[in-house]
Amino acid sequence: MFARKVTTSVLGAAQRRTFSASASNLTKVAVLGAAGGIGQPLSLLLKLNPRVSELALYDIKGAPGVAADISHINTKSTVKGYEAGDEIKECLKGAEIVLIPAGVPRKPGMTRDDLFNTNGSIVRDLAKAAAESCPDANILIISNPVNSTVPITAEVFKSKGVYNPKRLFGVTTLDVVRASRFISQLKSTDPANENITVVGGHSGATIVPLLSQAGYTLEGAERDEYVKRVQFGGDEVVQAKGGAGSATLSMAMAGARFAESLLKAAQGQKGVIEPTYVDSPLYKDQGVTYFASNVELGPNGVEKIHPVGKVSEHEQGLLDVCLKDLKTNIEKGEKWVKENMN
Ligand SMILES: NC(=O)c1ccc[n+]([C@@H]2O[C@H](COP(=O)([O-])OP(=O)(O)OC[C@H]3O[C@@H](n4cnc5c(N)ncnc54)[C@H](O)[C@@H]3O)[C@@H](O)[C@H]2O)c1
Ligand SMILES: O=C(O)C[C@H](O)C(=O)O
Repeated sequence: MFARKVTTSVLGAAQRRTFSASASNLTKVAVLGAAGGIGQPLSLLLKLNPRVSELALYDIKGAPGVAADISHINTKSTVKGYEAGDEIKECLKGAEIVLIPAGVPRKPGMTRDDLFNTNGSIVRDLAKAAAESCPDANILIISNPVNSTVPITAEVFKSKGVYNPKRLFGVTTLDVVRASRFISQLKSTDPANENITVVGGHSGATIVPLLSQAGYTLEGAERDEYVKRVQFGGDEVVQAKGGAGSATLSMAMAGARFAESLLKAAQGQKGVIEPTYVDSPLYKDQGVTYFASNVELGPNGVEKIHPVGKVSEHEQGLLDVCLKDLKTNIEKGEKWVKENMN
């Protein structure tokens, strides 16, 4: 048994707690785009997670080098790198979790939707490979625009007859991480104790933080600045990096947190809840077929989709705008992939 706690000092108390599993249930996790800005630190964090028994790292370039480097870390999991071509099949075979950060990041002045043409094709092709090699895996989409790349992935799985809506997740954890960090800065609280629910999608106005549900009532300019910072937190990083990409390190932490939550739930822990962008019934009557809200995770992936719950009048206004934009993003992804399936 491997019940030792990983107490790496770079991890906060909350992270340390979650990395303390025994290894009675071990899991193969694949990262596609593993040599990238997100892929590398994400793979590193997964190597530190004792719930992971096998780490499979794929990229069109550089994955074997990243794998060789990470494989020297003295945790039990095995690590292997895979290169473009047929190697992706072996990478994906037997994977229970597939994280996809493959794709291009934004530069200043771009929206996430500007990445659609390039990343849509990349995600479509990787989704095809996953649908063929590990149709029952949990697929975690990080590549932007998430609002559209998740529907693209769903359509690919449907076309192969293996779509399971309980196993497809758009990773929106970074929005929750930011919302919690930013309120802690305003209120001088410990961010580890903040857990702000964020619903909707993952771009601009589709990101809706629900401060009222955490008992906060910001007003006027302070409220508007907070909401804007959460909705456009990604732009803050894109600007600061000045053309060298977007958030990578905070995203790696967020992706590792989401994967850890899935692993805990898969290994029997009850009550594991994370906001995530999934095939959701909540606003289907308005034509919005995917939506991020709090989701209880379980051994089968999505266990229960929680409703949005009580919101303030201001939050309802944000939600109305969100739903309109989301519908457009979803329809764009679905239409494009149906016309460009091959
Ligand atoms: N969901 C979120 O919250 C969130 C947060 C940050 C970034 N992102 C998105 O994640 C994506 C990656 O960002 P990054 O900073 O890591 O970019 P990056 O350019 O540093 O890395 C991307 C990696 O993907 C690889 N790649 C490209 N095409 C591939 C393919 N067909 N198969 C396998 N690998 C391929 C590249 O070789 C590269 O190593 C971007 O689309 C970005 O917008 C999402
Ligand atoms: O902003 C971006 O383009 C990357 C990511 O979606 C983020 O929120 O940081």
